[in-house]
Amino acid sequence: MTAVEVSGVSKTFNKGRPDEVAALHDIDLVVDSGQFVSLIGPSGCGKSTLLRLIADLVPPTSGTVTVAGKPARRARLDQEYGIAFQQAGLFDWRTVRRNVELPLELRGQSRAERKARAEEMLALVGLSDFAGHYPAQLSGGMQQRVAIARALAVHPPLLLMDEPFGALDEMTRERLQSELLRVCAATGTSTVFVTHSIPEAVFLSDLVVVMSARPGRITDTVKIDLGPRTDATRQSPGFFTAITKVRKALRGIETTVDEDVEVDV
Ligand SMILES: Nc1ncnc2c1ncn2[C@@H]1O[C@H](COP(=O)(O)OP(=O)(O)OP(=O)(O)O)[C@@H](O)[C@H]1O
Repeated sequence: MTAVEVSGVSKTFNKGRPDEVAALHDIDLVVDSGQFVSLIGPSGCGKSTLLRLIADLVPPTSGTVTVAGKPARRARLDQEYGIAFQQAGLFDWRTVRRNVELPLELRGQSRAERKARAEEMLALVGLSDFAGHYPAQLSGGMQQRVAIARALAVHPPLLLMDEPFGALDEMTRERLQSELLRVCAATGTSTVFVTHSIPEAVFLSDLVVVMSARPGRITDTVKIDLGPRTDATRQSPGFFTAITKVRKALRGIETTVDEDVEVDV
């Protein structure tokens, strides 16, 4: 089954106005069920816009987006996906557990169901002991784990993530990457993940989608075949070969644009 299908999608902001921006041009992307797909490319190439189109937070100018076989709008209304951004976006006045319960409240689930599900999700991200804490009492990495638990609380078939680990230190980031893969495998969730980091994209993904500068186009897709990820994966020759492959794909873009390619390596 296909988790996401983007067909012939272009996006122009402020069309016909002096501040018109052609953000995306003729994007085709298929994410299979259970697949982990990263979007990587220079700053401003439209990665976040593509994610927001899939989430139906902005409409395409042309083309179609389907999620779980449904038009993006229907999928949004049916809560077919969870979403997590760079800022964890937790509500300060709600405890950790009640933050995770929020999407369940919106679904009208009973108090007991919500509590049980929230506790299950917090156990999955290793935060059972912090259910009664408030976000301000947690580290940045812990807050991001709460955001992931919240995004997965309705057991969505799809997780959309926009640089969720961008603000974290390297060690925390690597730990959360492993945790995310474990959680996605345990729940069978498909993921579309925006990042600026080539090693992060390679470690996490089955497929790395390389985009060009504005208007964003998909210029390459790099299949990553590293098997189940462990800490040893990060030291393996295959990991470095894949990193080089993605870097070369991005370099292909560098020669055709005059903007800086802001990609961490
Ligand atoms: N709501 C909006 N209105 C007008 N222009 C927008 C809007 N959202 C994005 N853009 C423009 O679309 C282009 C793509 O932006 P987007 O945020 O998708 O890029 P990105 O690849 O995610 O960038 P970064 O890597 O820097 O986060 C940019 O030129 C941006 O200015």
